[in-house]
Amino acid sequence: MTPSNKPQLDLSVYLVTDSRMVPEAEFLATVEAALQGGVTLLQLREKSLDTAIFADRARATLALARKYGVPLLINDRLDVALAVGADGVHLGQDDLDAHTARALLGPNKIVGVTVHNIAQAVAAAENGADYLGTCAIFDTATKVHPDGFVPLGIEGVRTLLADMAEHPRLAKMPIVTIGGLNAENIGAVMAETANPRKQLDGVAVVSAIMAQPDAREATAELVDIVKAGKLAPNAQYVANADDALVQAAAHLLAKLRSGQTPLVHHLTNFVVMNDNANAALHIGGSPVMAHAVQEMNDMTGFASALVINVGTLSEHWIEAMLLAGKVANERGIPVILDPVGAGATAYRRETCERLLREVQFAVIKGNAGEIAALANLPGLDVEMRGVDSGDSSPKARIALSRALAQATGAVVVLTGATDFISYTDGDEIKTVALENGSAWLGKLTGTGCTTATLVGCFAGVAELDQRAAAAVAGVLSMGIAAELAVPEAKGPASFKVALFDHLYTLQPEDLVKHARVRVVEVGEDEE
Ligand SMILES: Cc1ncc(COP(=O)(O)OP(=O)(O)O)c(N)n1
Ligand SMILES: Cc1ncsc1CCOP(=O)(O)O
Repeated sequence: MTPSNKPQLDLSVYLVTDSRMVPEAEFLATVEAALQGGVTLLQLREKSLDTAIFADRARATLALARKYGVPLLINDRLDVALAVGADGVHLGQDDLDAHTARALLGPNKIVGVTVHNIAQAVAAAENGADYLGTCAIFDTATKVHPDGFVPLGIEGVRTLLADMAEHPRLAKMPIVTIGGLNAENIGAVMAETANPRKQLDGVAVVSAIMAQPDAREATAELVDIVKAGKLAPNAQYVANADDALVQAAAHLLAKLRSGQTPLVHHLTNFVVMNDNANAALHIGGSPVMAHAVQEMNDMTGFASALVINVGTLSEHWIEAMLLAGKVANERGIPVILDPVGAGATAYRRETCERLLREVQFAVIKGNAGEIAALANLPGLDVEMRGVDSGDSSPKARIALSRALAQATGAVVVLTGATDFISYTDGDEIKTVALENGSAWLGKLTGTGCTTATLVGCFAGVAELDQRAAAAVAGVLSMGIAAELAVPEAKGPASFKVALFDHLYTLQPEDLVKHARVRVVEVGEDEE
């Protein structure tokens, strides 16, 4: 047998049976009605049947499941699953361990595991689980839990999904929740537990089907709600796939992929030089790292974009930065500023002040602290209405990026869990929020600097009026490559390898497909 013989797993509407809810003679008819209504997975759960009767019921249920092409799993009892040739088992934390079940069932059967927390989820994945079921989300009369058991609630499932999205082994692991679910609450459960990167793959129910007068109709209703719920969390972003900025960003990536290889001159810090050079190469640029004042005129003159990063300053470098910036300005070459640690020392502050005074930047990219430090520089005249200093709320960060964009005329990229990009469009300042990325980026040094490099590469092939799109393209490329890398990573080192591989293979359609970009309405309260 090959692994392709494994049944397809669709957790959308997962019926867990309970023969106590229907007269014995109606059990199979109820299950069949549910199958006709569109149940996508079936679990035979019998807590009090003798083994022989259990096995008979499993055989009869399996025949029905086969008729409708839906896999049948057996709750707890690996022996029964093996005896009747069912499609797999669902195991709780007190049952046979998933590793042994997998060893006995082989690779082509399905193993599901109930988990209460992220640690159990990791263990289940390592032991060969195909999907996870959470412990009860809500109280239910169907299952008696041990004293002291507290249902996960919406918050608990939301946290689990958020943690899974960040875990290499779990980012793509299917997951379903169970307990007290019905047509009234599953829409909200699906929507309120989801994050942009991970949502429930479906719901598991007992009484919402088994205890209904018409199991077929009840199932069909659940199927419709789950289908709609599976689309909903990303709907706002799907609409954005048509967004002009995302399309323009994809167009810029297409230019890089078509062999336009912009030379991107970097004056950047020692820590990131090699990584930034590789990132530029992988996305389709041609990196050059040159710092000597004597060659600034020539080097910047050849370049399609200039990246200035103040991470490891020295007197000669500052002189070179100012010279390169001026040469770039004279020749219409876009200049990207990465004001690393801008507020940390007086030296950095003064350098940034000089750079902003003497060079016109196309894009300024920094975290909230760095952008705030620039906004507070004398002479910039940044006007911040309604925002207190030290306020790190999304509202404050939006205001900060907009104010610096207004004061400098640059596209301002303010990075964070959500990245905000503000830019002038004629007279108006516009802001977009980008929600791609991964917390794993924070486990490597210099990923922010690498984003500036990517922006530089895109700016190198962008027209004058496409600089916001270049910034969006750089930030999206980094965020999406990171998301694609997470499932392949075992730790920070393999994450880095996968990240660079994905920067190398990223295609314009990946940007459109995965982009989570939305327009921020002015005055929008992000909290
Ligand atoms: C899909 C699904 N999720 C969770 C459970 C609960 O399993 P478990 O914790 O083993 O409890 P019992 O079902 O054995 O009472 C499940 N059965 N199915
Ligand atoms: C098996 C199980 N595990 C956790 S809750 C539960 C029963 C869910 O039943 P219902 O869908 O009727 O609330």
